[in-house]
Amino acid sequence: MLHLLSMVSGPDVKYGNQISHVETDDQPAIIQPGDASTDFQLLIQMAIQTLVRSDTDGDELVHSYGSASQGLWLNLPAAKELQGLLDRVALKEEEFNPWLQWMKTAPSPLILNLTTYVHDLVIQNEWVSKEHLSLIDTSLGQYISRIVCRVILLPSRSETASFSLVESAGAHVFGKLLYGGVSRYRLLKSGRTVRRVGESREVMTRNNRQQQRRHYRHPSWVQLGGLQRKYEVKHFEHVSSLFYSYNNLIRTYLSFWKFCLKAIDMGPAAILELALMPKQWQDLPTVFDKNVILGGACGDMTIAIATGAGEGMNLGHSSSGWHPSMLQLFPDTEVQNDTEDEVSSNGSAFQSLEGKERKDALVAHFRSSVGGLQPQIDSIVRRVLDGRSIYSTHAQDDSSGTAMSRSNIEAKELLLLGLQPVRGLLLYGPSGVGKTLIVREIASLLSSRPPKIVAASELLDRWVGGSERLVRELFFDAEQELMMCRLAAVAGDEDSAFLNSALHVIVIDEIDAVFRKRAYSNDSGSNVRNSVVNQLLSKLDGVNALPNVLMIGMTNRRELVDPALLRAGRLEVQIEIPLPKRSQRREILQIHFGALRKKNRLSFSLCCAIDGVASICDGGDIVGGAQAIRGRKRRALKQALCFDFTSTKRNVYDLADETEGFSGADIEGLVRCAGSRALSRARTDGGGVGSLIITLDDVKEAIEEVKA
Ligand SMILES: Nc1ncnc2c1ncn2[C@@H]1O[C@H](COP(=O)(O)OP(=O)(O)OP(=O)(O)O)[C@@H](O)[C@H]1O
Repeated sequence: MLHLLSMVSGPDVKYGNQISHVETDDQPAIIQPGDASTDFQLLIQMAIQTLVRSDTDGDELVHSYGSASQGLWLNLPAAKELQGLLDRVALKEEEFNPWLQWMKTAPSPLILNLTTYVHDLVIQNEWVSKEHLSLIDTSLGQYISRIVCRVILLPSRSETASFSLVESAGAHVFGKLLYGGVSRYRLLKSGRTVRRVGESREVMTRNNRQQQRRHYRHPSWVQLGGLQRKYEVKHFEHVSSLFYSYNNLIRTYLSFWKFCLKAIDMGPAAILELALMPKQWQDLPTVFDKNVILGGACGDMTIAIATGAGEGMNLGHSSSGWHPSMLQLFPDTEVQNDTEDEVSSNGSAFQSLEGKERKDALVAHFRSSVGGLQPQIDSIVRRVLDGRSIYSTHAQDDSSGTAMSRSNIEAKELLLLGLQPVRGLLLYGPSGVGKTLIVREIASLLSSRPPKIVAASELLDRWVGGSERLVRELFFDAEQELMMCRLAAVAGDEDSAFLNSALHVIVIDEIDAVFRKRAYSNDSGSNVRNSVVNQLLSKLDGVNALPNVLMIGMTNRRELVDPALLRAGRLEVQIEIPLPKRSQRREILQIHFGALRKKNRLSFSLCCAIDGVASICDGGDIVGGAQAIRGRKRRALKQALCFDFTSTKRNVYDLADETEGFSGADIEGLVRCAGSRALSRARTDGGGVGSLIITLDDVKEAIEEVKA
């Protein structure tokens, strides 16, 4: 439960009679660093300026693109300047230390509402001119209620669960991580289900070399209002990649899913939020929940403390204990150098490559994790990846999708020729052959937003219109980002604006379950399926088609999929992924045994069996590490030259032969099974993990076990 230490009436009441005191004639000028006495004031000045500029040229945008509720009212160049300033905001660590001490012991989150302080600042400094107010026909009280500022402090293992952060639709919430790390997301409610959308992990970079400069190494972000926002200091990581392969099973048994994940605590964390509301924001829709902290509604410097957190602990801090002077701005140049460092370290290796070089690099990257499938990889690279923009990961930090640092010559050239990249891909083939693996590789190669992978059956909702809505929600983030990019585009260049949007990969597994051939019967089940197919078709190829989306369908039964979905312009590229043949199995074996081989954990005869070459030290299980590999090659060559090749071949125990009929997933399972046998032997022998060596016999037994 939330306990508010102090609450006063809304800003309108408080500032209503002060309007007459504001007699400034000028609108706020472009702000120079020297104008504001503190760094925090400079930030607020910039926020006011963004509002003023949005009011003067934002209306045009609203008029031409829709309503303010869609968040289109903000002047983007001004917003970018504000964001640039926020990027430079950091905590003065020495002043923050007492709070940090408290956060390390306190179990509950704390919200410091700086809104009233900000409003006072604006009034005292007369940053909004009378002319501007009369121009947009509003009072000062109403005007300043459009700025909300708060600091959210999250101790370890906490989240903003006991209170919900909601701003009205159309609000732009600028966020900046000041300390620690958080997962942030918004909640989209549809019926009884609540989905997390726009999830992103923000973690402060801790660069030992520049320890003292770490606080401004993290870029700010922007979120749109209308939905609840949440922050958690924990995020989940898969315990083992094994579980990726059983996606569907995991989705069915949610509790099992949670069991497979381990929570990583990134706290304590501190976040600064600065929200800008559109005009008449009070009239715009907001999704309310209990214990809502609504931007602008709590007018005073409010401290909200979850019960039991601060009250009994005598923090030694009143509302004045936290002061905005704790925030400082770092010089522009330092940030720029820093950001460049970050881009080059996070940036995609393929971004700078072109033509054949890029194609070869993409194929090589694929082949390092996907075994066999050479023809399939070639056609994916040629038909799906060629001409797609590749972004640096840094650019994705801008959740509004307006970061302009990305461009791709190849994608632009393609557009000039009137060609657009493929929007849909269908991968079909038996289970466990690597379809999901390929999808993940595609998404990571293009540095797309995290792919949304859903099983088609999840898109069926029992309520009328529910399934169609679920399909629309899949495309929601892509639509928003495209909209922002179109707004930011130079006039007349809106068609190519999608090049500035990150790619959204949407994956529908077992697509045949829902998007199957449409029936012309009247039963309700087929009616729902028909309209879901139509909904999807309209997103892929209709009037509202989204060019920043790559949709990938996966199925074991291609013949069942609706032909309308398979025609050109939709899931246009269809690639069969069959069970691996002998040579392909060898590649997969080499990939999955690769890590263990590098660590010298495979016996020599096993290495020979993996590569399909004869072992000349019969039965001698020497560890086959890097040295053994070199020796193996030399010996194999010697054998080929000096011995009768056919008789040598007879002795070869070739794992690729022995695993006939195995899929990639089976081979991965085989490695795990052999590993577990070796581990239990090592434990029984008393040597533990340190003495673990997987022998050929382990693998032979594991093959029998997997086949059984
Ligand atoms: N060609 C391959 N190269 C390397 N590993 C592979 C290959 N094929 C499958 N695997 C391994 O098998 C695991 C499971 O594969 P994946 O989930 O991609 O199969 P799938 O075709 O999507 O199966 P399903 O249709 O049942 O979802 C992968 O995580 C990977 O480790």
